[in-house]
Amino acid sequence: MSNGLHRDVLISFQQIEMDEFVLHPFFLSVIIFSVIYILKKWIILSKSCSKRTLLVLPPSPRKLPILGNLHQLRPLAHRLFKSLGRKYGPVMLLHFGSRPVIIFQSADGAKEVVNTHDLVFANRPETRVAKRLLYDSKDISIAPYGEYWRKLKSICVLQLLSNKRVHSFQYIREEETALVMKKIKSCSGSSSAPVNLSQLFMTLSNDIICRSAFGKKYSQEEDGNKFLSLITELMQLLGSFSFRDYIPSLSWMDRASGFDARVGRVAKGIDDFLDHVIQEHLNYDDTDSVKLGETRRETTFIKILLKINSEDVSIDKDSIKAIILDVFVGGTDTASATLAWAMTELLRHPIVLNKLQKEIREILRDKHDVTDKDLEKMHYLKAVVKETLRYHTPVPFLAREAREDVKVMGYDVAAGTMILTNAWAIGRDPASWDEPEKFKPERFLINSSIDFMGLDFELVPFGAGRRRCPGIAISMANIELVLANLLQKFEWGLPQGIKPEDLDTTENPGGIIHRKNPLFAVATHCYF
Ligand code: HEM
Repeated sequence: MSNGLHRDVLISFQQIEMDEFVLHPFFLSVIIFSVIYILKKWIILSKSCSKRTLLVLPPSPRKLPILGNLHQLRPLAHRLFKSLGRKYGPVMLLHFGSRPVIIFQSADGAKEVVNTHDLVFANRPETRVAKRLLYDSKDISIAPYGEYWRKLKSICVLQLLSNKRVHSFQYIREEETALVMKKIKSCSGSSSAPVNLSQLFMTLSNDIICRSAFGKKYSQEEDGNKFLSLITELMQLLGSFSFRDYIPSLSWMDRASGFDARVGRVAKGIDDFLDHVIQEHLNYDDTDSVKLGETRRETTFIKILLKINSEDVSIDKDSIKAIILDVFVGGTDTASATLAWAMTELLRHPIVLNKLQKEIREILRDKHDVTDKDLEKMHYLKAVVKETLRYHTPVPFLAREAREDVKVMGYDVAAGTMILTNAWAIGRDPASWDEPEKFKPERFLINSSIDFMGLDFELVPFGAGRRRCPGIAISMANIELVLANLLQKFEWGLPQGIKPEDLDTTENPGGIIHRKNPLFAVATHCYF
């Protein structure tokens, strides 16, 4: 009873208080404003939701808050994406932290990105690390599409890497290749010690690029060796994950982990070396360089760029250094990786090796030196190089960024989205290739019209469109010359106990796909 009374009293007391509270003009206006605010928010949210549901996005694996799909990424992403493609199809949406990334993995997709919508996808995804290391994006490979990039690309295509220039550097290729053949000869002979071909290819590619860019080799000098190891570190850093780019709220981790300091140290080391090389060029005139016994300096990349700099203020000293870095990053690892993969597959396929050797020896007969004219006639050699680039695409991804909203293959792509075209997976797509998992150079003899120049989208190891690689001619000249010499001058075998089918082909993760372990082979007979 008393409980019931208490309850009645309590209710009537609350009723009185509520009436007063509601009727108070201040509280009344707070409630009205709150309701209006919540309604406004709800309308905006429902509008953006309905807009989002109207967008057609590519299939996507489930993502986590903050991380997106980062937790699903593994080393050798080209292989991971290919296998994810079996579930999600040839166009896939992932999120690297807060950054949307669309992956294209078919020849049709590649055509859309690098041909149909080439202008929309003419930017590269910018990362803070690349911006810092490449002189605030003053190089060719990451500079945003526009007037400055167009100027740089035309310098590269018309002055540094034109067919004429590639031809004029023939003496460098020949001299350096001859040195490598002598080194191998000294290892063959009676001992038949295995040769570390990976190491030889790396030194050779560096020396060729060093002589073309600077006029002399730096591989034997302390400064030069330091520079080359800084270039290796720069390449690692360009392919590294930084919080600042993908999870900006955790960017302090880049500082705390020492990552930022490492980037700063590499940038400074490279800058000091390039300053020194440019100063050397400015100090010496051509007569001095002849006196010094150095390579013909009149044709170095630095000299060409310094001349342009004296006529055009927009190409400043930083632009010169950034372009030189592009040449090193683009031109050394790619060539040495391709050579190592080509020799790996030749040693794994002795029938192909013998057939290639026969072609090379029939064309050269008793000649010791291989010329560009000889190489033109070596169709099977060209097929072997093409097959190597298809099967072991050294640069697995073509990285682009959407400059504006666009619809591609029925999907909406928002401005700023990162685009990765998986050139490696396209080269192994059964929709485009017969027995794609087999190394068969003959496929390019039967269908010899397929080429890597950027018009056949099932084979895009050098990319295509405006951002296509400008180094195709120089790369082919180097790779073909070295392979022709190796097979003309030596018989090749594997170190004792290794059968061709057991030869290791494990890949090393990175922006450029190398063999994980160095390739050792034995030059059993030498013919010079
Ligand atoms: C086997 C050798 C090579 C391969 C497989 C290769 C591959 C590539 C690929 C896939 C791209 C991106 C293309 C795109 O997005 O469409 C590229 C761009 C580039 N490459 Fe190469 N490359 C090679 C050799 C070279 C050489 C020797 C140089 C210079 C000496 C070079 C300099 C560049 C530059 C400057 C770019 C940026 C072009 C731009 O953004 O406009 N590359 N390369």
